[in-house]
Amino acid sequence: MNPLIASPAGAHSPASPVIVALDFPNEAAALAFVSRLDPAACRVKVGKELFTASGRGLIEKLVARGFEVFLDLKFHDIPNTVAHACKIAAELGVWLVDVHASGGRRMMSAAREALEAYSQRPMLIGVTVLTSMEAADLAEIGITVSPQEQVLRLATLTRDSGLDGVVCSAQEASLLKPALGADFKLVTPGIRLAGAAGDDQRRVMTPVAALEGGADYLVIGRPITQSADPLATLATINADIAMYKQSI
Ligand SMILES: O=C(O)c1cc(=O)[nH]c(=O)n1[C@@H]1O[C@H](COP(=O)(O)O)[C@@H](O)[C@H]1O
Repeated sequence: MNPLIASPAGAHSPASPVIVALDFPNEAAALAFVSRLDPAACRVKVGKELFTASGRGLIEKLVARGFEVFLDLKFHDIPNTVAHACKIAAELGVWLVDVHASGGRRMMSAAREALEAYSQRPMLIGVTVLTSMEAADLAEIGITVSPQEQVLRLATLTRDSGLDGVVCSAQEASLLKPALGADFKLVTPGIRLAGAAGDDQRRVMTPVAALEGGADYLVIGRPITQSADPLATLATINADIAMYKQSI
């Protein structure tokens, strides 16, 4: 592929902000699930479990099927290594790629600069504080400020390093949106339907509450993939979102 045209050719750009997390143990399970999904109804995310099992071949298949793909490998390494990894993500034609904001300004800037050469580069975002963490978890690793304060600090650094947005919990969206600007994208996992179990997530919110707070994209895994009827659950979430958007 021409590295200057890292284009997700033919990708649909769904109106829905939902990104379905394909946390499956192998490519066959992921493709069986995805074959029922309409690329116009959602985006998809490939994370560490599925990527470790399937490698880049699956990403190429998803892009070829018209999906906008979030490659969620949360790069966190020295600037040179992360920059080169981001280039390869761009050449795969993914829509979104992430790095850990705690890798620091020089790492994030190197990643951003590495994508400059691509006419249709992926969006590049920084992971702030994982949605599975709460204040006590941060304290154990020496961070004594609140999750909100740490997220704001890392998100500000991410914006100042030239990235397009952050991964944060929807609980921080209403803090970040006015502070960092409307164009700075907020990608929010830890989404749970009303009354549902949080699993290993700690900072959770419902889909509509997340959008009300200012989230741009909602990463949703188990509430859809482990539902008795995943397509119906996705359709219900999309309908609730459409109703909310009409009301504003
Ligand atoms: O980067 C992510 O996507 C991510 C960041 C974060 O802080 N929390 C988080 O849950 N995620 C991912 O979002 C997805 C959430 O999945 P569910 O908890 O099943 O909805 C998983 O694939 C996580 O790897």
